[in-house]
Amino acid sequence: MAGHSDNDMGLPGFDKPVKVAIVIAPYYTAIAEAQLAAARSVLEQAGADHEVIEVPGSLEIPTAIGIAHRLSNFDGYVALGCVIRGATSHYDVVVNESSRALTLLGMQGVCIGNGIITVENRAQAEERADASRLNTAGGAAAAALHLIALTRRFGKPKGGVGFRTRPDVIEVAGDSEGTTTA
Ligand SMILES: Nc1c(NC[C@H](O)[C@H](O)[C@H](O)CO)[nH]c(=O)[nH]c1=O
Ligand SMILES: CC(=O)[C@@H](O)COP(=O)(O)O
Repeated sequence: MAGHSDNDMGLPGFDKPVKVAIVIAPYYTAIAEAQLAAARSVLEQAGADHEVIEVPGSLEIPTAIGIAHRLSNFDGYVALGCVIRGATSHYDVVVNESSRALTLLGMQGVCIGNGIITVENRAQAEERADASRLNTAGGAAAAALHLIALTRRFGKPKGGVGFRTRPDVIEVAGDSEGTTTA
């Protein structure tokens, strides 16, 4: 289980390979190392291949995911970062805008587990980054895997009524044959 949740959903199984990008902002080195280890452990338990993409700060994580989603072929993403409140309102900008941007990507169907820690102090960050304590990065990895599994569950060819296209057939309007085979 991760965070304060008492509900352990376990991990989904996959019958086809899964490719995940861990997009991490190692703003605080030791925190990032703990988050990365925790996320990797979960992805390895699920048999998911993964790559690590580093960005300077948490504000860059959504942009990096957007770029990777547009230009690469990852099934999902684990966003890892740590934002510790300072003396100004910049904390609110980083926290609110990074989470908002990740949510907007998610609403477009990008499978993202958000493991960006947003805390008041270093001790809170360490507790959440530690896989043996609140394990928020492990939870984010599990969340991404569950969204990938959901996508595959709903993306399976449907039986039942209704027209559906076939990948080997190109429908050409007005063609007397109606179809050509690709
Ligand atoms: N203060 C923290 C930041 N700030 C940097 C921003 O995320 C961003 O990289 C910068 O504004 C340039 O665009 N980032 C964190 O991840 N954690 C912080 O505590
Ligand atoms: C979360 C932040 O952006 C923070 O580290 C910046 O610190 P400060 O508000 O003291 O400039």
